Amino acid sequence: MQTTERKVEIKPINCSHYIGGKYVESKSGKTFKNINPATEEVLGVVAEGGREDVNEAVEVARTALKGEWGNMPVRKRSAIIRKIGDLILERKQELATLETLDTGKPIWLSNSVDIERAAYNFHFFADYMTTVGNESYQQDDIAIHYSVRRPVGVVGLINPWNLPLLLMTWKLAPALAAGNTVVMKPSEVTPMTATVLAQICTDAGVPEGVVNMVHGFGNTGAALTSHDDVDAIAFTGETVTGSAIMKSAAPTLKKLSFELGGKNPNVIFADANLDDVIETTLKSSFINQGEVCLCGSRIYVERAIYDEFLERFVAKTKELKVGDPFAEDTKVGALVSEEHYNKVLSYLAIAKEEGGTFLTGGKKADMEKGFYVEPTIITGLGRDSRCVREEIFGPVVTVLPFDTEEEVMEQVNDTHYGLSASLWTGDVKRAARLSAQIEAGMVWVNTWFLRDLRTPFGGAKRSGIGREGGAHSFDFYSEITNVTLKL
Ligand SMILES: NC(=O)C1=CN([C@@H]2O[C@H](COP(=O)(O)OP(=O)(O)OC[C@H]3O[C@@H](n4cnc5c(N)ncnc54)[C@H](O)[C@@H]3O)[C@@H](O)[C@H]2O)C=CC1
Ligand SMILES: O=C(O)/C=C/C=C(\O)C(=O)O
Repeated sequence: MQTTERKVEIKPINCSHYIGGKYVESKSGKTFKNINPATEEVLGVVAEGGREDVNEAVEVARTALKGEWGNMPVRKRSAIIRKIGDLILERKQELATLETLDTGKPIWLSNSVDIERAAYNFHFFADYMTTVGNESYQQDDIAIHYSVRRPVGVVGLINPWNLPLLLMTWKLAPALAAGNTVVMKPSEVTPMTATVLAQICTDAGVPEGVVNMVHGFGNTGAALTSHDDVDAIAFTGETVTGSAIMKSAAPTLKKLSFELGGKNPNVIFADANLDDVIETTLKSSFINQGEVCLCGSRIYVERAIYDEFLERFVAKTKELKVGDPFAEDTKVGALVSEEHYNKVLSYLAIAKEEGGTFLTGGKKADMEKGFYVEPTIITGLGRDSRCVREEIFGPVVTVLPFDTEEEVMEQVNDTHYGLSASLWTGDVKRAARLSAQIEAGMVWVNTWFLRDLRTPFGGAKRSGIGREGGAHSFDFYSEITNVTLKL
């Protein structure tokens, strides 16, 4: 039995709302507890926002919209946005520690991915916004048509718990770059880094009232999505929540951007470089405890290399150390919450009932406290198994063999999801042919999660609406007016 002994000083924080440049408590006085998933200890309390807190935040954001932010010269606004990124890097260790305490993810991952990328989101959009142009058409000698951009207005940013600061900043940076004011609603499970981020924005020079935040559960988010004076909602999270948000936003016809769930295929052909396949598949299966919407949880392997793949993949998976997220050699930390842990364990029970074979894991990890699940590889399940079809969002993958391109492509697209896919092959013609057939927003060939923030990011089918990244983000957070100038 391993213990969860701490190796760093814990400095968790209580989380208040942030409205008009100040931390404030809920009008109702209500709070809830924030639990460390690695130890089950209470980290602190979080203000529980209600409709009245959301109303105040929206009102403040609306007032700030009339202030200097949206009308600021682009270079000045860009410098402030760049400064937010700089301050995130200055406070990297603190933010990484808070992120790991909240999520249970390994500290090296918080440092190297979550916080680095959060800073880069601001640096990227600070640069990008200075290059944005508008459409223009000359119509003979009759007219010139050109477009101008305005901010959309007050935007609600609602986020999940898996990459808390990375995903919040992925929305906040372009929203600010385009001149909007915002109300953020972080996940109730991971409130700490967003709480610090709000103050960082003010410290960087963002005027009061431009960045606001209300903590709370789904009903707090719903108060934002149904609010008459919120112009747009950018949401990342579960597909069913996206559907609920669409309903609640319908009466006020808000602009919506959705990045939703996935059950992403990882298709491995016999002509692929197997060393690369194993190294990357280990990550696409188990990084962040499998709690990344892009994880390749359905693995399809061409029969000629099926046994060799499994032998090597299983051996490498068994080497992954599960344990204290603050230990530098930990590869798989704790799942984010007891609720999510129980959900993942329930899928392991389903796999057993469905006749699956566990080649690794299949159970909770041997830890004294905390919500740890062993990295799990399951074979022997049919294509209709719930574990093959439903998003588990944990360190659990299924592996199935295939014989032909046609057969595997039919299975790849046999899902309501369409977020991402990975293809592994040495045949570039096959890569191009199949990539075009896959019903997903993103296809990685001989790689996974290789990001360039200029590219369109998002899902097809029930995995999303719209795309984020570069021009796509900028267009979402801008209202475009076409001007026709008669000559
Ligand atoms: N594809 C993705 O990017 C992600 C998918 N997930 C999936 O979601 C599952 C649960 O994770 P959660 O964070 O609980 O996702 P969720 O979709 O329930 O919650 C995401 C955010 O939406 C808020 N919310 C919940 N109900 C709402 C409503 N009716 N109106 C407005 N806001 C609402 C939550 O408070 C949270 O801030 C995971 O097990 C996983 O399957 C979770 C994280 C990321
Ligand atoms: O790289 C990004 O912008 C986002 C990555 C991951 C997610 O969106 C997710 O897991 O939710």
